[in-house]
Amino acid sequence: RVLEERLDYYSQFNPSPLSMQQFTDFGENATNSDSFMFLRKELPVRLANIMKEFNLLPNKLLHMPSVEAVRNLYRQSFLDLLHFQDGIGPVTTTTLDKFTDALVKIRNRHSDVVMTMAQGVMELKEAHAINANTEANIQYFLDRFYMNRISIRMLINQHTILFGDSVNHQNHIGCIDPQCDVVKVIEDSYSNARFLCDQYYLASPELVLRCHNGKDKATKTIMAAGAKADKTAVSVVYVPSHLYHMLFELFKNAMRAVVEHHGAASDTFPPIDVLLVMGQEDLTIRLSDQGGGIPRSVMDFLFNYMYSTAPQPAVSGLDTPPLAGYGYGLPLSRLYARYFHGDLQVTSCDGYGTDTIIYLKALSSEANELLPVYNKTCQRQYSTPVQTHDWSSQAHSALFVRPFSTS
Ligand SMILES: N#Cc1c[nH]c2ncccc12
Repeated sequence: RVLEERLDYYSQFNPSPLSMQQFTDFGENATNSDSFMFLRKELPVRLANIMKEFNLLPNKLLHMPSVEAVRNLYRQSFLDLLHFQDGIGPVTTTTLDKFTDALVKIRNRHSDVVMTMAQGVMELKEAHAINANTEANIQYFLDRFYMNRISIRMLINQHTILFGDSVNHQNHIGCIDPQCDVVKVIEDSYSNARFLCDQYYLASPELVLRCHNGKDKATKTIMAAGAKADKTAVSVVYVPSHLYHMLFELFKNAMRAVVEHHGAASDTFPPIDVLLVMGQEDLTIRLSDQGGGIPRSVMDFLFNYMYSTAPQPAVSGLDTPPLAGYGYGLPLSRLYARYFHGDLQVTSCDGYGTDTIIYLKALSSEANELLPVYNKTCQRQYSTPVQTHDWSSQAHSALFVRPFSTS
């Protein structure tokens, strides 16, 4: 069939990662036609790479209704883009307008894919017992699938904002702010998470925001409880909506932990302490809470799609704590951080509190897209069984009963 033959053709190409520099240069100098000529090849390449990887998934996941539904969305969008491939004749303004409309249609078609894939994982958990290999393959695939999706939506957003009817923020380049005010995004995400926390718990912890500039080696308290100190401008070339998504998730989790650990009736809570450091290589944002911490035995589950897919109540109302997303908040936030070669890490002291750290590239020249590639290495990943243990110990489990002690 045409689709399979075109999939084989486009999946032979590796996706072309763009640097932040290329995004901004392109945004300032490229024409609608330049963007069209790049995207009409790059978008089918990125779609085909992940569509071929779907075929490597365990059959039992592949044939879950929600996963089938997502695969059909991808097939439809891939076919939509084939109408614009090379050889369709002269590129007129009508062609360009139709292409932009097609991108908007594709973006809307895929708006619920994160939730639908989560439902597919839930369907699988309810239908089958999952072994370690399947779990590892699902974790590997979903990280790559969601990263691929983040990258495609980034390309579509750039094109529709620059050349379509989408609103363009003043001096933004597409969805990139060349002078993203990190303090402002921290304050906005904190206040919105706090609003939800107050709504549900009628209480919320304060924010203490300190800023350390690696150059002048000075640490300034930007905002203690209520007081507004001077704002130390820490800016970076970044996508504000990505940074906001990460911080909003981390603030929600930290607030929930603090309020539940100290009891919503408590009249004071230890503040969430945020340290912002502009280093030579990394721009670091560390959130420190005294929310009771996370035991090591639970840490690995924080980023695990299988274990963070809990059956969600059909309608989110008062009974559903608003701070709990559909469970994919942390793994997706880490993908946003990694997308431009940053990272998101969680360390904790069980019984005391948790530090969550966002690392961004301080230099835009180092902030390049990180993209999954469909190749032999990735294919081997699906066929290689998970590492068998080469250390031995007694089984640890909550049911583990301490041997009868005479002491
Ligand atoms: N993300 C995040 C968290 C930040 N603080 C936390 N405390 C308990 C459980 C998770 C978290």
